[in-house]
Amino acid sequence: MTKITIFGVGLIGGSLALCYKGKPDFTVVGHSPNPKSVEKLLQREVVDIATTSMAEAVDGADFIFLCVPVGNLETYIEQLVKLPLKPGCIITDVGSTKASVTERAASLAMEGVHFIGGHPMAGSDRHGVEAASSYLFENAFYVLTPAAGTPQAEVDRLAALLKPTKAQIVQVDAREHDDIVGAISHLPHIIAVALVNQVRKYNDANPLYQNLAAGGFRDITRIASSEPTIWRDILVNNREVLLRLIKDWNREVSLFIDLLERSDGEGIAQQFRTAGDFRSQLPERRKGMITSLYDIYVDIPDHPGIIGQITTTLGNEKINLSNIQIIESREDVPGILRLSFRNQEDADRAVQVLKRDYAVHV
Ligand SMILES: NC(=O)c1ccc[n+]([C@@H]2O[C@H](COP(=O)([O-])OP(=O)(O)OC[C@H]3O[C@@H](n4cnc5c(N)ncnc54)[C@H](O)[C@@H]3O)[C@@H](O)[C@H]2O)c1
Ligand SMILES: O=C(O)C(=O)C[C@]1(C(=O)O)C=C[C@@H](O)C=C1
Repeated sequence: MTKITIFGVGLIGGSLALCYKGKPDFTVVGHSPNPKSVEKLLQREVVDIATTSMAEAVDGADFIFLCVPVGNLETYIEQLVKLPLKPGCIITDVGSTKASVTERAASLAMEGVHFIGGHPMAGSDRHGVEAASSYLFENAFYVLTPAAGTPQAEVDRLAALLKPTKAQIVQVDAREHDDIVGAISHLPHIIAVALVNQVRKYNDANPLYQNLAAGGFRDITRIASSEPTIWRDILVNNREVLLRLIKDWNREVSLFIDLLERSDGEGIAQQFRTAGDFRSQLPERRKGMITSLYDIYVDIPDHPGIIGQITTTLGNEKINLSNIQIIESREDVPGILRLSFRNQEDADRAVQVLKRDYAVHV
């Protein structure tokens, strides 16, 4: 029996737990300092055992996953190494930055125990165990950042354990990871938030901005809805890389200022061509990831029971709904409901059924 202990059973920790829960050879233990969260984990059957005691959680654990915010990772490692851990235990984390945690762990004396940093490159703008899914990591890259000196056999042991996530394991140096992920994940979050806040200020003076915001704005700003404290920790932790990246970003913006000042249409088109060429080489959106749910949008009139009617209609047609979210509901405009499905077929069928009674957008 392999015992897996997870600290911080939220979106990522909960999704990991669900990859192992119910499989015959695994026991999954969840830890939270909050007794109410412990109760919730047991009620939702995300873990086999849940406890508020760190010592109890790690007792006999073969693998320990730290899935708490980046700002708490180092404190957890410092507390863990003071506890009696099973010889051969591997401690790993899922934090979105890797240099500081990997270096802190390497500086601590760990007898018979190894720390190997980890980062699944899959996630969502949602958070909490409610948003967890065993499909989250399917086909995504999962980065491991072993420190120099970590035996490859231990890295292989962790990679083998991660098989049920169906993720693709890659090994990257921790600092290189932070440079790359800074550019492809952290900087985009900053840009999305800054853009939304820019438009929000215009909207304060004229609410038509919000009403006209359509596909383009939604596509580039989804991640602006991510959990603020999780992102506070990530950005502060990777600030040196980000300050450099934002300077480069300013150069890209200046390029556009220059092209526009000179009305250089061909220069602008060329920027789109080079960007489009590079973007077309990105890996396909991977099915199975939460972010690859198939979304449709439904305008809903503001009257009681409407959401129940919609879910009942879908249920009667045996269409499986994965997630439902009210994006906007105000007295003077119809609300918008986002319905998410696991596959294109369900999304298409939902459009057919719902468009009889509602305005549906894809
Ligand atoms: N959200 C993503 O897209 C994503 C993707 C990959 C990795 N990560 C990383 O995963 C980790 C968890 O993020 P998440 O998205 O699952 O967030 P989450 O908010 O869904 O889960 C965080 C969990 O940690 C617990 N927690 C919060 N503060 C705590 C504290 N001070 N002490 C102990 N527990 C605490 C919460 O109760 C929750 O169970 C972060 O380190 C994040 O950088 C996030
Ligand atoms: O899809 C999203 O919402 C994400 O933000 C996922 C995302 C990313 O930027 O790609 C965010 C943080 C992670 O550390 C890894 C993945």
